[in-house]
Amino acid sequence: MIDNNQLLRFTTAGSVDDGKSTLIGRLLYDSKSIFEDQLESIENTSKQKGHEGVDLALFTDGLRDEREQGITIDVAYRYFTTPKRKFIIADTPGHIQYTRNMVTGASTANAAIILVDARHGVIEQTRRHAFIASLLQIPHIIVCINKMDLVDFKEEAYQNVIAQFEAFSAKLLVKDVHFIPISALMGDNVVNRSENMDWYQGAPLLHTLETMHISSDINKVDARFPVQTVLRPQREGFIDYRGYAGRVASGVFRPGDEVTVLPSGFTSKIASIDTYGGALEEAFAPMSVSITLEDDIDISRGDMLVRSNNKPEVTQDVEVMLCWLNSSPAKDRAKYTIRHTSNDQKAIVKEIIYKIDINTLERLEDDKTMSMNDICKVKLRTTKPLCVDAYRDNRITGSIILVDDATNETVAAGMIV
Ligand SMILES: Nc1nc2c(ncn2[C@@H]2O[C@H](COP(=O)(O)OP(=O)(O)OP(=O)(O)O)[C@@H](O)[C@H]2O)c(=O)[nH]1
Repeated sequence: MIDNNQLLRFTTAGSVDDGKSTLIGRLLYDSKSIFEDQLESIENTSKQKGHEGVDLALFTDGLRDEREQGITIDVAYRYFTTPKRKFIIADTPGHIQYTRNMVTGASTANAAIILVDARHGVIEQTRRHAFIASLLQIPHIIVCINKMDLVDFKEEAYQNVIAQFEAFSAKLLVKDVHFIPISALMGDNVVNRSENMDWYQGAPLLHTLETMHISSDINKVDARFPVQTVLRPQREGFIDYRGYAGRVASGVFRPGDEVTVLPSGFTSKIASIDTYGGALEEAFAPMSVSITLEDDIDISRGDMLVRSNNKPEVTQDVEVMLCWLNSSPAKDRAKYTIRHTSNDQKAIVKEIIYKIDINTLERLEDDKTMSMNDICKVKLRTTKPLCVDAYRDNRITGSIILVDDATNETVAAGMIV
């Protein structure tokens, strides 16, 4: 099993041309995570394009070309390793669907890197990204003030960004914020310490990522097992087998535990926890297992097994902070498919309680519209009950997405309040 303290997932956010691709390229290049043949081909392309050195953005752009051929994937994942840690970068393009990409890429991230152009300072997108990071409860935020070479490596530009950012983030729930002045293009403070900014006493970006304390985000307390499918193998020796297969969302399950099946409310005891590799004495997130019970109960996909003394809320009315991700605005009282763990139901947006003004964080209570990139608190009503926790307690059982049945597009992602 992967040691979670060794693995750090992070996402990069910034507006177009703030230098995300260059930064990721610089990280991979200076930490020597690039393969020889890859490097050679990038050097050649850079030369053809008339670049003096290597064009670092090509590292990630190559990846994006691959990705853009596939239609459904918005986020490309990049892996790299240093002697201290393994990293997974969720790389998201900075075009107009930035909210969507950040929500998709960041939901499992330990850290978010928010890029700010030193010349422009904190802009609306910076605030939006910080807000989404706080909404998604990403534990660490690293604000990289990039292109310091274009402001003569002056401390003033750096201090201005800190002041602007803190004026805003004081109103958010962000626990840990780092500010690093960098030049992704020249390599200052990315992997190697800058020689142009001796006024900066902090660590370069890579060192910050390597030493950041990340306790695992997995909720070990609330046992939740969304059933994906019922296994009834018709093979010799398995005739009476009836297992509920799925992935543990949180908590721990052991044979002998009393469990309640939701939403029906029937209780039973766990008879066994099975995997391809044999039976287990315990299962925890994110293991995929098959659970058998001592009693015959009618259970199907979308039901949830929980410990009887610790239950989620079973409800058809959920309040969520909803990020609207689609280019067509929310339709009044339209029906969407709501996806919550393995449970797909129908839902309507019953009420838009307020919209957040990203610049001031004010609640706009009179604005009852929801368009792309809007973040609103809404009430949803589902056709059948969901078993929900607050996102604050459980990132898996606390989140939902809405899908438009006509286009099959994900139109919104929500965090249950
Ligand atoms: N002078 C200077 N230019 C930089 C720096 N970082 C990036 N750039 C330039 O800024 C431009 C945009 O950089 P990219 O890395 O492509 O920007 P991006 O944010 O990835 O843009 P997306 O394509 O939206 O992801 C390129 O011309 C880079 O060479 C820097 O530190 N200093």
